Amino acid sequence: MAGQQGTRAVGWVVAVHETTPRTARRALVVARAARRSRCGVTSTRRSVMMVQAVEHGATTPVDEKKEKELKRVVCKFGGSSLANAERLREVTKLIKLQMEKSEQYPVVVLSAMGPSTNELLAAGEKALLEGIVDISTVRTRAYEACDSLGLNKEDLVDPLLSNLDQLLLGIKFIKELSPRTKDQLVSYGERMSVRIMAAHLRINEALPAVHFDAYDLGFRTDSNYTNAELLSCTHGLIQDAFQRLVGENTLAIVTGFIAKDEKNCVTTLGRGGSDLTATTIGAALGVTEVQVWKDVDGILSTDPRLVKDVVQVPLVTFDEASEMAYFGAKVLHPVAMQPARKYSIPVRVKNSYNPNHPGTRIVNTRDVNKDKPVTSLSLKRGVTVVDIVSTRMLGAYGFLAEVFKVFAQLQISVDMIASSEVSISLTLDKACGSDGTCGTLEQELSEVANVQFERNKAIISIVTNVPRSSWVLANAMGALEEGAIDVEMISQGASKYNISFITKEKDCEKALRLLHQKFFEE
Ligand SMILES: Nc1ncnc2c1ncn2[C@@H]1O[C@H](COP(=O)(O)OP(=O)(O)O)[C@@H](O)[C@H]1O
Ligand SMILES: N[C@@H](CC(=O)OP(=O)(O)O)C(=O)O
Repeated sequence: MAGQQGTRAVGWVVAVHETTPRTARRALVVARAARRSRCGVTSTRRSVMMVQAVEHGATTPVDEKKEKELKRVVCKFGGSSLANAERLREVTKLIKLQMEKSEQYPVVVLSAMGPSTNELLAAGEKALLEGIVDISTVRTRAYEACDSLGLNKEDLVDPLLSNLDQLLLGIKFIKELSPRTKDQLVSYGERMSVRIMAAHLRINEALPAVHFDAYDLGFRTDSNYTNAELLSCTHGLIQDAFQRLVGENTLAIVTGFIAKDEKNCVTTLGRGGSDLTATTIGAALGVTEVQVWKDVDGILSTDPRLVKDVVQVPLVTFDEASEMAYFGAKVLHPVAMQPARKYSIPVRVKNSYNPNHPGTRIVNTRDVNKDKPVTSLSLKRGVTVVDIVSTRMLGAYGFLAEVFKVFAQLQISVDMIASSEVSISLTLDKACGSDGTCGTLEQELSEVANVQFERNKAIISIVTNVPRSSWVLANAMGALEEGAIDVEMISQGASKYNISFITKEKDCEKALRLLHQKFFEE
């Protein structure tokens, strides 16, 4: 009965000790599920209760066990795959199919249901700005799912919803919605979806499913709320937690996106961060594959909401996928590929609405000469270009160093850079001004340079086979020239996978369509 207070699971034995009657009841449910999955309940008592679920007969032979471990996969389902009860049933089928294939339980990572994260953030703003506490959309979605699946919503989601109400009341009266509060607020989305899904799998499917909040499985981050970074200790903590709390006989349903910092406050890994939760678990457990289930047939040549005739990309490398995500493709979290690349864990992006499609495989290397020179196009809006020209004489010593010292001190990250000896143009991905950051930046940079900010720009990135860059550049420039699009900056970057352009934001969609036509439709 892992994941609940006062419980622990070790290998084949599930033990619940010094527990409340309520936890004991929950333990019994798991123990019964364990019995159905070839385990036996050996003893129960009422208030201080011990449940042991011990496998009948001999232990699993080592080789067979190793083989099983090798087949374990992580399945991550995003919000679009979890919109309602009907989708949860579909996801159930996919989990069961995976269990049949690999003959063991996958680790399931879930995002919040549908647009719950956006709704929670909107509820926070409403409490702050209008003094209205309203979580009706989130509550309705959770209730409808519970009702449709025949689950007890009073036990399952009401405690969380009532905490959520309290939190929004706090925001209303204190008139504060800090990044830390936002993280606490959005965490309810993932925390509810895992509880509903695990209960459904337990009660309706007789599977030994247990929900876990990722911070109880070792997810630790820094305190950079809303975009926190995982601490290096997380890897070992996850291994230890899975061994202690999950083992082989539990179907773990884990929250994506959320973690805790060293102050024990909830943090989040940035929007779309459940992908990173999945690859981090995959890397820590050394699984055979991390499956990321979405509502599209894998990675596409560009954002299908912007271009009609997109094509599916069957195979990309971790580097290519990272570049795409970093430069705006919403399909994957920008950091999600790092753990998978480091530990060579293949990732597959699949469509929960079309599960027979093979999806996109993401691997360490591929033969770039075999495929088209351009893999995909991505678009990042709201970009500010900073032109910095040295006020010192030509060749002035340390100009670049002084400029980047300012960025480092203000903790502002930079995407694209083009430089000469006395001038630098670079891009910031936040339209600055609202938080005063540009004011400070301008002030600091003015000490060494003349500075100009140009807002409302966009970056279009071509993820490409850079040895073919001359061909790609010539064709890209030709297409943009024909469409009368001004290119304001170009960078082929240190990365071997990316050529990026700056255009005016108002031109960017047209530019994207022209490039897509050139590289994918002709
Ligand atoms: N290059 C791309 N390839 C595939 N999908 C993309 C791409 N660019 C943007 N998208 C969008 O990303 C969506 C999937 O990502 P996301 O909404 O985060 O899924 P989920 O919530 O299921 O994790 C797709 O529905 C698609 O509209
Ligand atoms: N629910 C979070 C985390 C996440 O990863 O979501 P999704 O998998 O639906 O992109 C978000 O909306 O950002």
